[in-house]
Amino acid sequence: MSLIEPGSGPGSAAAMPDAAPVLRLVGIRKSFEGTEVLRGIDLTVHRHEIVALIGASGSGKSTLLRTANLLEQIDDGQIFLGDDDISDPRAKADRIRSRIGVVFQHFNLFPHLSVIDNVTLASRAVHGVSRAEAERRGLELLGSIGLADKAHDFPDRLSGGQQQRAAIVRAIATDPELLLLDEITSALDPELVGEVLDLVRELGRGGTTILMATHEMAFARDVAHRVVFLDKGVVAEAGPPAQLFEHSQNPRTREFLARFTA
Ligand SMILES: Nc1ncnc2c1ncn2[C@@H]1O[C@H](COP(=O)(O)OP(=O)(O)OP(=O)(O)O)[C@@H](O)[C@H]1O
Repeated sequence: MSLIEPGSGPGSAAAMPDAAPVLRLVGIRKSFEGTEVLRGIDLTVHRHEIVALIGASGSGKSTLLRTANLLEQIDDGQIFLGDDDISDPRAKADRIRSRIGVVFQHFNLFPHLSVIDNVTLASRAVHGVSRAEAERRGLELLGSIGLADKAHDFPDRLSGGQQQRAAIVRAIATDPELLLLDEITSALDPELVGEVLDLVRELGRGGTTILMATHEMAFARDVAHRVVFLDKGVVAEAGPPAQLFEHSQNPRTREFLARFTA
């Protein structure tokens, strides 16, 4: 089975010009202790698009993802999820977060819950799906990534790669409009990175809309429809992977990529 309904699949942003914006960040500014780490970010993620956020450590990638999920309050700007201005102070953060799936660097499975309880928790607790229906869907999803036999284990019985894949399945179990992935392979042993990235690739093929911060340049190049290079809190360049990786006219991009791939 496919993990999610088939969508338009891979293709450049230019190949899907009519795709509706799912996430729109407009003029986002954010400071910590007087230091501005996001300095007027404009970024749109369209339906079925995979956007890779790249940039040096400290450039603001995680902070940007956290603002999109309302885990950080912005100082200025607007954030739209679909047509809704979710940066409006009257927006209900819990309700908005239930529309966005998130996976972080470190495995976020609750250690005291079985894998299937982790995967079904949000469906049951937030979306009011019955336990039977949530488990049916959860087992189907776990089966699709070869983890059905681990459903009733606790997370510490799984490898790091299996835990991270289960965390991804948990994030999509409620069919979110957007999936945010924050350096999801950074804490993994190198031999486990591939299986997690393969799952992201498959989700993208199925049409999941994804904004991911990553240091995996080869993956960004191969899988993202669009790559956004963040430099000291500013979008220095954004475009199809070939533009950034092969034809960038921006010296900052070229310098970053040369350092990264050296
Ligand atoms: N809660 C916080 N309080 C103070 N400073 C913070 C906080 N969160 C982030 N920062 C600072 O904001 C800047 C951007 O951090 P951020 O984690 O967004 O960068 P990043 O690009 O994701 O880095 P990395 O690739 O290392 O994960 C850094 O200088 C960081 O120290």
